[in-house]
Amino acid sequence: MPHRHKAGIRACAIRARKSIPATEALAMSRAAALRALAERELKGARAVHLYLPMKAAVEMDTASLACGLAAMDIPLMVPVIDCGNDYRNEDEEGGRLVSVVYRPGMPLVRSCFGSPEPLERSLGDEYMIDAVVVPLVAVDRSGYRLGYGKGFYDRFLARLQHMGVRPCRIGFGFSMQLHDRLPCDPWDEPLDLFVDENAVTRFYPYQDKACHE
Ligand SMILES: Nc1nc2c(c(=O)[nH]1)N(C=O)[C@@H](CNc1ccc(C(=O)N[C@@H](CCC(=O)O)C(=O)O)cc1)CN2
Ligand SMILES: Nc1ncnc2c1ncn2[C@@H]1O[C@H](COP(=O)(O)OP(=O)(O)OP(=O)(O)O)[C@@H](O)[C@H]1O
Repeated sequence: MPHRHKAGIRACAIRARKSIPATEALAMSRAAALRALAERELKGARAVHLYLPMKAAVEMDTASLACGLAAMDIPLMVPVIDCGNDYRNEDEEGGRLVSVVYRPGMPLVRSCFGSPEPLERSLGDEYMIDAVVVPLVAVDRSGYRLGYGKGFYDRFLARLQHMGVRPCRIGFGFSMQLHDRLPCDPWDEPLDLFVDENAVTRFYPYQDKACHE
């Protein structure tokens, strides 16, 4: 069971994010993309896995970031959640997050969770992923994040690690999403960087993942 305070903090953070007007959110997304594109972990990546935003949820938009990376000829992949049996795994009952090839402008469809996904699903080579741009509801000063509570990214990052793939994990969001401390659980996978409209924050996670109460 996730930490008892996560659900309440998640609900507040989702509500707060939705109060950002769309035009401001777009300007902040562009500013954050410029910051991210200057980071060596992205500029030098063989391939980048990044999310496609749910605009209604006012997630930080990755469109400028994706265009900037594509202009540098960096291959892109985006998450697809398999809601059927295609990629099912006994350990991942709710479906598994996999990486499919993405080019800006590709036709998209809505997943069963409401996130956009490419209509054309061609699996990417996950061994090439040097950076993962992770969506988040909230993040803290040690790099621990709150997502939508389904564990897709925690399991995805752990699965990559198990394959021997350890990309730079980059949270992408609004500065208002950065909290001093969030509750965390033993399965939470910490981020290395958080990029927002104002700054790039580098994290040095706790050695002891016993986490905070
Ligand atoms: N843009 C984006 N893509 C993503 C994720 C994400 O968080 N953001 N995911 C991360 O795992 C995966 C999809 N999983 C998801 C799991 C739950 C919900 C969810 O609970 N959505 C809310 C609606 C959003 C809102 O209004 O805030 C809902 O259905 O109530 C969304 C996506 C992969 N792709
Ligand atoms: N490596 C893992 N193996 C099995 N289950 C996992 C793993 N990582 C996370 N989970 C499960 O996923 C759920 C994650 O809940 P939590 O509240 O921590 O989500 P979150 O960090 O907001 O999710 P997400 O990673 O989707 O953004 C928990 O029920 C947890 O048991």
